[in-house]
Amino acid sequence: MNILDKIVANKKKEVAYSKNRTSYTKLEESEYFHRDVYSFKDFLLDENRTGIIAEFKRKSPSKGIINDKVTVKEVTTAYAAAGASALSVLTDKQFFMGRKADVMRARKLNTIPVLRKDFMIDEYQVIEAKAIGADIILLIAAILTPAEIQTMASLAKSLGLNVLLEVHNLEELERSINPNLDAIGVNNRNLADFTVSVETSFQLAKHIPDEFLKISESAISNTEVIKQLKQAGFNGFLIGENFMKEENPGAAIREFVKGL
Ligand SMILES: O=C(O)c1ccccc1NCC(=O)[C@H](O)[C@H](O)COP(=O)(O)O
Repeated sequence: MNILDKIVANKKKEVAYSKNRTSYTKLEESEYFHRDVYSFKDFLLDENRTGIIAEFKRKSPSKGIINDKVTVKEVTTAYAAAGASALSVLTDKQFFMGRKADVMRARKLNTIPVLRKDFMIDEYQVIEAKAIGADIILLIAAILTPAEIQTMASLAKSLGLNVLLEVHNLEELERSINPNLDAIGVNNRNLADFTVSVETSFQLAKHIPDEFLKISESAISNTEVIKQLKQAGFNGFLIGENFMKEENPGAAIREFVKGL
């Protein structure tokens, strides 16, 4: 079983547990459920911001513990103050040490879009994302059928949420693309063997239709590559480990953006 299979197997159990614990009605009663959602596009294309989607990531399957000493408050508010266009907050507990409460905290403290970064396999999680204060959901082509992507994206749009589709290759892109998506993210990390190559983004850029925001995800560690990705047409840059591996991720992003 590869890591994605393990994550999905665990996620099925986690979602079943959540459904038993918190009903759809309860989710819809959340203080965040009936709110205006921030537009991913507006923030990503705002020239006063950096295009960086800055991630709060304590742990990962590829690196183990990255940083479990910092708080959502200190990191996400520093990311936003440094010009991040959006925040990405992991909610997977088992493999990333994330919590749904992290998204709620990030939402409460910040006024830029928040991506709920998780492995979405069930419509329940889409409704839950809205209820915990997320503005953007992630749909990963490698773990979903085109029909599942269509259904979850259309549910998300009906709730006013922004949808980011993640692909790793042309085949995933071509089979998964649909009009309910806002953004296409190219993940530079091969989730089966953890190898990383930003070349994946450069190769796929020209295949992503212009009506979608283009995001490059993972393994971005310097501003030169961001300049090249911008030239290739990318609007957004999802960065986690490069900031989180530092004792002070807020200082790391402040230093990083000076090079843009
Ligand atoms: O990061 C991992 O090891 C990982 C393993 C298996 C599935 C997903 C994984 N990461 C999720 C992500 O997409 C990244 O957290 C995100 O793109 C940021 O990447 P990075 O800047 O390299 O931390």
